[in-house]
Amino acid sequence: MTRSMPDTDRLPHALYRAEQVRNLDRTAIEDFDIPGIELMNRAGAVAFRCLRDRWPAARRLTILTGTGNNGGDGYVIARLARAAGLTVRLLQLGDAERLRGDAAVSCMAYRNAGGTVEPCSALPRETDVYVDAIFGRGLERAVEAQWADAVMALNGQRAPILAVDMPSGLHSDTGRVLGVAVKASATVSFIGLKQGLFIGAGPEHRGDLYFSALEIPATVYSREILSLRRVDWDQQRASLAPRSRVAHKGDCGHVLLIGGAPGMSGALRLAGEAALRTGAGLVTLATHPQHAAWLNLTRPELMVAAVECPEALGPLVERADVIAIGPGLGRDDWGRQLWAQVRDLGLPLVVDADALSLLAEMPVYGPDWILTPHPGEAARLLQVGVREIEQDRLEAVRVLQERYGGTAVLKGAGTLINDGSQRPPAVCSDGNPGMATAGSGDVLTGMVAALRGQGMDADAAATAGVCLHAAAGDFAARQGERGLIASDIIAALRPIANGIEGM
Ligand SMILES: NC(=O)C1=CN([C@@H]2O[C@H](COP(=O)(O)OP(=O)(O)OC[C@H]3O[C@@H](n4cnc5c(N)ncnc54)[C@H](OP(=O)(O)O)[C@@H]3O)[C@@H](O)[C@H]2O)[C@@H](O)CC1
Ligand SMILES: Nc1ncnc2c1ncn2[C@@H]1O[C@H](COP(=O)(O)OP(=O)(O)O)[C@@H](O)[C@H]1O
Ligand SMILES: [K+]
Repeated sequence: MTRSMPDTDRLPHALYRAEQVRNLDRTAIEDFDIPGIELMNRAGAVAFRCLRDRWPAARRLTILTGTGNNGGDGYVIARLARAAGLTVRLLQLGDAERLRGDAAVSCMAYRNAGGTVEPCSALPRETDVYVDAIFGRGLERAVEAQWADAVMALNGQRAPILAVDMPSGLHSDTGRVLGVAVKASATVSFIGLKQGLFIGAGPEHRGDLYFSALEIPATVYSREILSLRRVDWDQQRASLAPRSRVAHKGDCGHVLLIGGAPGMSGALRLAGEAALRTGAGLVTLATHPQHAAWLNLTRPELMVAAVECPEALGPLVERADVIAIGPGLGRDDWGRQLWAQVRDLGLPLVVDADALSLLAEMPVYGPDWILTPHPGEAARLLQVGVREIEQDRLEAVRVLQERYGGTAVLKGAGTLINDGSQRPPAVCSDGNPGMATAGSGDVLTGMVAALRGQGMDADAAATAGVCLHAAAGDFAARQGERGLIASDIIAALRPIANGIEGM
């Protein structure tokens, strides 16, 4: 979940690595004459206002500080909280003597105002909110010893945790947990959003996310190339052009979906309906003869063709603007032959599910296709374990694209899209674990194919499709994540795609 608060900025779409954020604040300090201590005071003030907005009844704070500038932010928060009449316990991890520069100045200001500093032995229970100011973007090595104990103790508390800049223990660049990491209720991040908040374990640890640029001038940002783009439906909805008043179904794309081996027709049926609900003019399902007639009855708007052998695809392919292959395809002879037939046609192609596994068996490079693997399929495509994929998803989607060409979409929490161009890859910040349900990926396949069929290029169709899918999933999850099924995502597509979800 991402939210904004009165005193924070809208979440930017630009994401950065820690080193790049360091460059941003160095530029602000050196070239724009904003003193570092001023930035730290602004950071502490924004964090404190966030805390007050979010937990207005909180009277007792426990603030854990480290020995770097993240700790310095903690001291600013502590001083402001005391001035506002709150009860503050400040627990210092590591030797306070090691505080340097702006952090030392902030510590001194807090002490001079009457604040006391305690070593962090045990966490006081009489606390309404814990503030995690242990490590920010400066964390590079594993969290151990008293620092690890403190993080685990924090995670064991009932009261909410506000993380300052980053949840301590989370790596800013990879979203990897370096030993242990704070599970925050909310994180308030400064200057530049760190990409690790959106990839790896970031979504699990950050809680609700707030952001402030600390009033740094916009020109500072123009000097730094972002490393990753955050995409969401709010931003992507403009990419769906309104229909021409004189449109006919032939203008809206004819999608051919291939799959549905015996026992697996549901996957194709879901993809087909999702394609219709994403605005495809015509959708044909090419499926196994065993259930073709039955499938036709379940959704009369879908055309269904019984395909016994690859040759039967010929006339269907001729009429199609885009093909998606894979949902329920299976990996026996029937599926294999259909895949071999379609692979090299040169038509816009979306490759999913079993077709990806068949591709992994005999890898080829395709210039214009869209591949939509989940981490298991990505592992097969790259001949590594799922763990390796999940450890560095950003690298995995880069290698997938490099090896297989086209546009690679790595699904999962924080779906990643890489089209191999100069533009940075994209990460979708919407979606929820309710979407981890059978058929949810089949829905995405139908959607992406429908958008491609309506004239979007591969990267645009993949990006808009992923974001619309996630937004529809979030809409469906308003009735609860548990028990959400793929058809619920389909049901949400029409109101979301047309911007009438409030009705
Ligand atoms: N102008 C600015 O710069 C602004 C910065 N701002 C804030 O500063 C934050 C960045 O500050 P930072 O660069 O000082 O790094 P930080 O996250 O505090 O961590 C470094 C400290 O942690 C320690 N440490 C590291 N790993 C450790 C481990 N495993 N176990 C134990 N200790 C470990 C490390 O110790 P050392 O490696 O020296 O032994 C060092 O003391 C940023 O996230 C934002 O909150 C804002 O105020 C806005 C203006
Ligand atoms: N925790 C999550 N957060 C956001 N999206 C998720 C999450 N879990 C799954 N999804 C999305 O749900 C879909 C699941 O796809 P997939 O695993 O292929 O399902 P299936 O094979 O059953 O159709 C993907 O689009 C994925 O990004
Ligand atoms: K922190």
